[in-house]
Amino acid sequence: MSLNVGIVGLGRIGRGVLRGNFAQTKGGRFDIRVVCDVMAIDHVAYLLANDSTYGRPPFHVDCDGDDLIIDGKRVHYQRVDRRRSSPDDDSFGILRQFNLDVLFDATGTATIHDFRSLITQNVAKKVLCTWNVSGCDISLVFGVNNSAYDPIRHDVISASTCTGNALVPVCHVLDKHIGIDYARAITIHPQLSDQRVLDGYHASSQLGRGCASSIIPTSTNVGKSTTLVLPRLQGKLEAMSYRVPTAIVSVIDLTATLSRKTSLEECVELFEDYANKQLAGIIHCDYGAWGHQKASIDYMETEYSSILLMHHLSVSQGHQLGLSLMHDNEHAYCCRVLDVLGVIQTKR
Ligand SMILES: NC(=O)c1ccc[n+]([C@@H]2O[C@H](COP(=O)([O-])OP(=O)(O)OC[C@H]3O[C@@H](n4cnc5c(N)ncnc54)[C@H](O)[C@@H]3O)[C@@H](O)[C@H]2O)c1
Repeated sequence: MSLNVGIVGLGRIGRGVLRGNFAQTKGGRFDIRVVCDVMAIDHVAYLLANDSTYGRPPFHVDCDGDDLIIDGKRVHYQRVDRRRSSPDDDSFGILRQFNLDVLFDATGTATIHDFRSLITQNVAKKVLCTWNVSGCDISLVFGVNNSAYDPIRHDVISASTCTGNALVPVCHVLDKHIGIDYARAITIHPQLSDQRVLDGYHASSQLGRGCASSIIPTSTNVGKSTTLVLPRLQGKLEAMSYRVPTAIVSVIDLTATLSRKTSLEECVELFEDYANKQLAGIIHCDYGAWGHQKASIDYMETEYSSILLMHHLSVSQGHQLGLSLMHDNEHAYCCRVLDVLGVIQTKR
């Protein structure tokens, strides 16, 4: 039986998951019954039907009354604004009628208290969110620790972050087979909707700088995302980020001091082996095209969590590893969210 799903937050990721659900399987991979945001319904339909990054979706979009019509299927639209109500009131109670197995939250603005209330008020059996909300029951990086999901113990689940999904598989392979003593990750991340278009006030001064004008140094949660899944790396991983004026596809540049001597040949073999077997579909070893390295835009709409740029893989003095990877921070992440929903469905 299909999983009953609701979505709160129809921004880049909420719409991406909605689009992926109907693009992957005719009629929808999961039974998305209700979707919510602060916008009016026609505005949601407009944004779903016209996407500046990925173009038009491979299905027809319309709206009628309180329903979105996606590829002929009616999905109820509920206008909500959690910020205007306390977590203990019953503003999401209207969603009970949809008998939701999972409420997927892609707002980035809710707290663990909001999520626990949704479960105790029987709005949904589980909540899945798109960031490492403090106090969540488990953070899942599909491919690495999805088998740890336990439906008895885990009600509030994080699908980690886009950079977490990209870095964790690589660190998992390296730490398991060679060992990581210390690593520094630099993410080069496209613009996000939390930035200002022109200079202005923002709680984070850097993110208040015009996003199209500069390379902006900022912080990243990728270290937390990684150690939540790989606690052995606690205290061994530093991370920082640059936001760059592109729309999509992120880079992670990793420098690591390994625990034992290795060689470039051993690392290539290790990553190739995982890319072909245990982490097939998650890690991809990329050698460019006809010997030419690709540009970030060439990886748009790829589903792999981590695309390793094999021309940039290096090992020096036996212990020092250099590695670069790219990933579509929206599309690949939305594919992983759908995969995590698949895990929840299987273990119901
Ligand atoms: N964009 C990415 O590359 C990316 C990748 C992985 C994870 N994430 C995470 O996903 C979340 C959303 O990111 P995004 O890029 O989609 O942001 P976004 O700003 O495009 O979308 C957020 C949506 O949530 C809605 N929203 C916000 N607060 C709300 C509330 N209180 N009630 C109802 N609706 C509300 C907004 O109207 C908006 O449509 C963040 O936690 C982000 O860290 C983003």
